[in-house]
Amino acid sequence: MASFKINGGFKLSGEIVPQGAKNEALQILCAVLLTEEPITIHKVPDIRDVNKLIELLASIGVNVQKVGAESYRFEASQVDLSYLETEEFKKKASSLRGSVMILGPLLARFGSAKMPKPGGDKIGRRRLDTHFIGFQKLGAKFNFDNESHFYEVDATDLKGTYMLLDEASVTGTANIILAAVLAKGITTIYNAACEPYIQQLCKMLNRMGANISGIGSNLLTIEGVESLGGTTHTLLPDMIEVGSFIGLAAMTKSNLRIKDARVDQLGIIPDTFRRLGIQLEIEGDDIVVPEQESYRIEKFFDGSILTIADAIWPGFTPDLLSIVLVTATQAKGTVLIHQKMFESRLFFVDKLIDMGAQIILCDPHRATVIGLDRQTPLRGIKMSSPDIRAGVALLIAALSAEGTSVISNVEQIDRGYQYIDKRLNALGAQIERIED
Ligand SMILES: CC(=O)N[C@H]1[C@@H](OP(=O)(O)OP(=O)(O)OC[C@H]2O[C@@H](n3ccc(=O)[nH]c3=O)[C@H](O)[C@@H]2O)O[C@H](CO)[C@@H](O)[C@@H]1O
Ligand SMILES: C=C(OP(=O)(O)O)C(=O)O
Repeated sequence: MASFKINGGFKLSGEIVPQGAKNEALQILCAVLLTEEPITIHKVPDIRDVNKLIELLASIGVNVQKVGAESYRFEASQVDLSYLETEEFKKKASSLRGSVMILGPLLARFGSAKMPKPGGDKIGRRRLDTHFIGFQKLGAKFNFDNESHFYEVDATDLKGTYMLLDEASVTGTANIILAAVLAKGITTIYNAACEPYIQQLCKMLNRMGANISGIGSNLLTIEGVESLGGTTHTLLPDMIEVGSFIGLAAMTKSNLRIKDARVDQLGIIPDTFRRLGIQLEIEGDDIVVPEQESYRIEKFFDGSILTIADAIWPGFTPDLLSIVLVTATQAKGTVLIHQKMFESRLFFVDKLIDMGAQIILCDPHRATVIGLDRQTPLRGIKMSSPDIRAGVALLIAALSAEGTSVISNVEQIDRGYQYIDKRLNALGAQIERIED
C-alpha cells in the first residue's frame, strides 16, 4: 500500500488541466465490444480503474494499441468468450465497478455473458437489479450461480420493449443501452439516467450506426440495428476532478485556473460551490478560482441553514459531496450535507474531526459542518483513504492543514485521479509518495 506524506499550509497557484472523465471512460471502453471495427478513443486518463478495464478488454481478445499519449485504438474482432470462464477473469473483473458494463455489449453481440460481483468503492449497498431487470425485459435469462458467484445472462434474440427503470442507475442505464442498440425493434427506456457520460455514450453509439433519440432526457428511444461500425471518440474533462480542484483552491487560499473544463457540461456543479461562497470566474472554457481570504456559506432565502444534497442528474452528483463537505470546514457559516444515495460515504468525517474540523455526523446520510472561517487551521494527522472521493477530500484537508499528514491506501485515490501528487506538486503542493 502506498502513502502520501503531505506538508500542508501552502498556497498553490497556476493552471491545471482536468484529465479525461473516469466514469465516462468506463462506459465508452465497454462499447468497443459492440463492433469488430476499430474504435479510437482520445483523452483516456492514466488511472488504475481505466487501466484495469483496458487490460481486461485485452484479455478478452480485444486488440489494444496505444496510439498517442492519451489515445488508444481498440479492435474487438477476435473476442474470446472462453476467457470469461477463467479464474483470472474473475479476479480482474471483480476489482472495479465499471467492468459490469461488458455484460450489455457481450450479450447483444454474442448472446451470452457473465461477470463476478463487481468491485468499486465500498460506500454502501450497490445493487445491480436495474441492469438485470433491463436485460430480462429485453428477453434475456438471468441466473446467479451460487457456487461460482457469477451473474450470467443469456439470450439468443434480444427484443426491443418499453421499460420503466426501477431507479435511474448510471451504469444500469449504460448497460441496457449497450444491449438494446443491437436488439430487434424499438426499446424505450423511461427513468433513464441522463448525465453527460450517458449522453456521450449515446452520441458515440449513434456515430457507430445506432439509432438513439431522446439523448439528454430520461426517456430514450433506441431503434435496434443489425450491426455497428467503428468511430473515434474524445472523452469529456472529468467533472469530479473539476469540482475537486475548485474545493482545493478554496481550502488552500490558492489562485487556480482550471483549463478547458467544458463548463457547458458541468450542470449545477459551479453554482453549488458558489453557494459555499466561493468565487468562480468563467473565462472562455476555463474556470478561474481567485485567492479568497474568506468564503461565506449562503443561507436559504427564508434564512434557514443551507442543505447540499445529491440527486440524479441534473441534480448534484454524489461523487462531489465529500469534496463539498471538506471545503465547508473552512467556510464561514453552516451547511447540512445530505448524502442520499450511499449510506457509508460520510464516515470519513471522523478523520476531519480529528484534524480539528467542526462536524456533527447526524446519521450515516447527514453531516452538519460548522465552518471554522480560517480562525483555526486543521492540523496534520495520520489517516487512511477509505474510498476514492473521501481520499481526495482528506488530501485537500491535509494540503490546507498546519503540519504534516500521512494518508495511506492512496491506491484508492489512484483509481480515479491521474498522477495527482505530481500535478499538484507542480502547482506548489508538497506531497511525497511513499511506496511500501
Ligand atoms: C463507474 C461509475 O460510473 N460509477 C458511478 C455510478 O455508479 P453506479 O452506476 O453503480 O450507481 P447507480 O446510479 O446505480 O446508483 C448509485 C446509488 O444511488 C441509488 N439511487 C440511484 C438512482 C436513483 O434514482 N435512486 C437511488 O437511490 C442507488 O441505489 C445506489 O445506491 O453512478 C453513481 C451515482 O452517480 C456514482 O456515484 C458512481 O461514481
Ligand atoms: C464511486 C465511484 O466510483 P466507482 O463507481 O467506480 O466505485 C466514484 O467515481 O466516485
